[in-house]
Amino acid sequence: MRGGRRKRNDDDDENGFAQWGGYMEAKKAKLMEQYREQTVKSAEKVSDVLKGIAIFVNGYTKPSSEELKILMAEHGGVFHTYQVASTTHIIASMLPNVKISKLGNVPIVKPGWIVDSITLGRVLDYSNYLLYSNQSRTQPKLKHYMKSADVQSKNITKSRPISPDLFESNEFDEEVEFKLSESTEDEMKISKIIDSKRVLENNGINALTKTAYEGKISIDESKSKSVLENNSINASTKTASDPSFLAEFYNNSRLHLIATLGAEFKQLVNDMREKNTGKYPGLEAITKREVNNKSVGSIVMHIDMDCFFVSVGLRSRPELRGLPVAVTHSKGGPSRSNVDRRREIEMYVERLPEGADCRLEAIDNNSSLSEIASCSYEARKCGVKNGMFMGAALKLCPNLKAIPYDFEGYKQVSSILYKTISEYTLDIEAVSCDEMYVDIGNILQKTSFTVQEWAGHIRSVIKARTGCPCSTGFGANRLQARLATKRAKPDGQYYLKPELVEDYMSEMPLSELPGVGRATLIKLKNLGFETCKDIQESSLTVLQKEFGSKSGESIWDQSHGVDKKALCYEHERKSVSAEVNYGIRFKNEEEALTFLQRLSVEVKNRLLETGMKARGVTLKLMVRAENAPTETAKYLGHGVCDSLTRSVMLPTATEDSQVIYREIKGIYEKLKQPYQDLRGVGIQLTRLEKAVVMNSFMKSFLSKPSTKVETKKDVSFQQKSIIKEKTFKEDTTINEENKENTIEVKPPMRASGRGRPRGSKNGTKLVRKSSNELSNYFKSTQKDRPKVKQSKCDIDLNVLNELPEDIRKEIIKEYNLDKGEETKVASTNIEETVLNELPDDIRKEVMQEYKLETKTLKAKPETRIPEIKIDEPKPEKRKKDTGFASLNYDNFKTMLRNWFKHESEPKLVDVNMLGEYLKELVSSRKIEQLHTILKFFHRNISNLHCNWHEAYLTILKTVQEGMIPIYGHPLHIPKTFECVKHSCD
Ligand SMILES: Nc1ccn([C@H]2C[C@H](O)[C@@H](COP(=O)(O)OP(=O)(O)OP(=O)(O)O)O2)c(=O)n1
Repeated sequence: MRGGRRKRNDDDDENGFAQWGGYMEAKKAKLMEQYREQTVKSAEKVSDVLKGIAIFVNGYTKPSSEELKILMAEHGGVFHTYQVASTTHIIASMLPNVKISKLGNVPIVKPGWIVDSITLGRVLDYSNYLLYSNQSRTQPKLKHYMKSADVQSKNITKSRPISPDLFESNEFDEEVEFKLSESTEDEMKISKIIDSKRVLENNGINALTKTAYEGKISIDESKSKSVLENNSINASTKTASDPSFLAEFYNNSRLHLIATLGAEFKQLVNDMREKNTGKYPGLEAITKREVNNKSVGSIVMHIDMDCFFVSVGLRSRPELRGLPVAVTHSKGGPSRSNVDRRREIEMYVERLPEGADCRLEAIDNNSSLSEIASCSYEARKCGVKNGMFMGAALKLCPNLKAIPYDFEGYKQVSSILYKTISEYTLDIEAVSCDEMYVDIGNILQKTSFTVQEWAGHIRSVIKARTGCPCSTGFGANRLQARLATKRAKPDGQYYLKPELVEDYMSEMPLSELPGVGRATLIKLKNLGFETCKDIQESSLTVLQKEFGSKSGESIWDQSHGVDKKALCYEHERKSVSAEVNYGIRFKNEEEALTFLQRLSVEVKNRLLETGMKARGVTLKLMVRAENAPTETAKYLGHGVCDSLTRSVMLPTATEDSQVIYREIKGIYEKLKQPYQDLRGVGIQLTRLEKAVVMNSFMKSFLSKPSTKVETKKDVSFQQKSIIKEKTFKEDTTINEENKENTIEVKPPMRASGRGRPRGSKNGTKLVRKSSNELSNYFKSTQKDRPKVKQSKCDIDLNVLNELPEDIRKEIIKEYNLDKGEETKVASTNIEETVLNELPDDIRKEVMQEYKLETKTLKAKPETRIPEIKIDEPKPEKRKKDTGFASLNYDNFKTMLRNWFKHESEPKLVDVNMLGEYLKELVSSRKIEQLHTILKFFHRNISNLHCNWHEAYLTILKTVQEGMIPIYGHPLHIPKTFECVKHSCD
């Protein structure tokens, strides 16, 4: 059966199956028929042969996708309508190479594998059914993949065993990874384990209890495909000088993921609170009709998922429940021969503060330095802890099972967790992707639930929806609630009642107090304080004497269970950063500077997402410590380093990557560190200020009257796209420029932000615009229409008045305006009705600014809104009107060309806007248009800066996200660029 094609059997002629294509074929056909019958009619389970297998069918197959779906259902497998993270195999009969490269790291297998496995009653080795003979078990191989590495992040505050900086990275044992990536022999060994395990499993024998010893660990073989994939990911030798390094680093970094998720959920809570309608469906469902009106006061719930990464991983591995399990990258193995691990460890220990725990004790030359992100409570019973190295953990718990990361799963479960809680209340302080504080006072009052009843309810809802357990702690404040969760874990609940607080706290080790950091803890220890009881029995004065007034009081309060800080629902972003402490190896100064430039773009993009600008710019460098080995114990890790941090404060806040880079370069040059010794680089932006206007080119363009479509004359977009596609090729830039230049462009008078007068058509007159946007507009306007002489009256003087001094002067000179004209207009050109509609505070501000007198204002007219009752059918979720739909084809091209021409780099807001619009084209199945636009885009940016290429790829990604669910395959479109300096792809 090699290759999935069976030779015709001579017996077939005799047995009458020849006309069916042979015995096996006949059997398959019969099976198909049988399963169709069974499933469609009775939907009965036939066997569990396909348990653990989840397929996505790509394109035309035989048996068809529908038939495979039935087979999967009947035989314990899972059928995915489109490819998801948990898809284990892609089933296809033919796929062009371009498609394969887009399918990720999932094996592409012929449908015969499913049918034959069912026929023989066991899962066959899929490598014999791979669609392409050069596929290995880990196919399709991604060109480059790297290991996930840790990124320091402020968001990660959970206490872990003290982790030496040099081993902070979630690194791997290079030799093992290299063997795996280079040697198919090793792959085959593992594939054999998988198969033998599957056979055992199918025979009802659990093969998962293999022990780990001598640096080797048992892997979860049922998912060892993923382990292999992780290894091939890790096998990358890519360093920071590679142009695609950053993107891959962040795509694979677990700490980056949790930091990003944490920030996203904090923002989500902000957004939900802003849009709050006062409706809480979950709460309504459990609200008692006769509400007890007695206020319950504020009770804080702390909710935290149990061993989060493990629990998510166990959803698809129920057979591992109850066993010691750890989420980690590595499989363990000996260290590389050319490294001096011992020296590194010694140096690290020398640098530890006195009294600090060291997690390197159990590490020797042969044990894994891969960090455990999360371990199950069964593993914890053996002494294994989160953050431990795998090598050390295996010594404590030889049965420890390693399972791979599942980033998509974490995102999914976190979202459900937050969504669930928000169905009851929005009094939420988001902490991280798996943890939050909630004030449940209102819930208890409305439902008359006791704390325990509520805890039972919410925990069971979360478990049912996520498949993962969580624990909840309750108390009068955040500290008590958090410490109560400690007792509740795992999978439990605990209410720390006020009368129990002092006793409960007395047993608490000081290390459990969230406000007590590493240095304070060591100092407390040296003073003889171990538990909160020791503090309770001491005095506030002693503490204040040792730690200062504020910190002393804080330790004192915490030891008594006091936390004066109220829950914080509105999250305010204080800083944005991008840091890399893996793969930093530069061959020359230029490479180092190029990397700093890329990191500046990265951090700027993150800043844009927050809608903020920054004044503080900080460069952080990790530099190899004197005498530290050049070759680090962990491949491309940072090793023992000294950290250097320098900041500058800008006179005005910025969101410009070039400004950021200029400052960073300045600091870097001042620090004078040899590029060869750099091991980590980070940029942090602080002193954030709200960016007043989302400076969108697209929005400005769309608001211009001249971009409106003249529908009558217009050939439809679709027709045009076909005709024009040919013309594009012949178009010269000059022709297009000329055409553009004749377009009438009016000031982009869009209202934005809080100043927008409600219900006003012409409210823009009162709105402050960013000088940047306006100056861009004016500059582009002048350039765009040399043929149309601008007259004085064409200029909106209110806009003019808001421009920065220098630009205003330039325009006044250029258009011969009278001096003082602008200020004159400012106070007369405001529509009173518009002004009257403004909220009081803004109206006052505007009046002050334009020096208006109160008497010029009319009282707000009393408007009676007539009651109209229309029984409208509820519209389906309305699509956001981006305004693009109103553009004809030529205008669309003009808009894009102007964008490429007038923006030095694409703004995220525009990239997202365009991406979403093109995704909508997919939903409306306007593939022709979509294709034409993307090709036009691609062609026109080929000579532009790499940022544009990245923008294109981002847009393309959004489009493909829309393609897969609808068409089952991605759109075939060019996606490479050739540039001298950069290679984005
Ligand atoms: N330095 C860190 C901190 C956290 N995490 C990930 C793994 C954890 O599963 C998840 C949540 O962190 P917790 O500290 O809450 O740890 P667990 O949920 O694993 O355990 P517990 O049940 O003790 O909360 O975040 C990580 O990878 N690295």
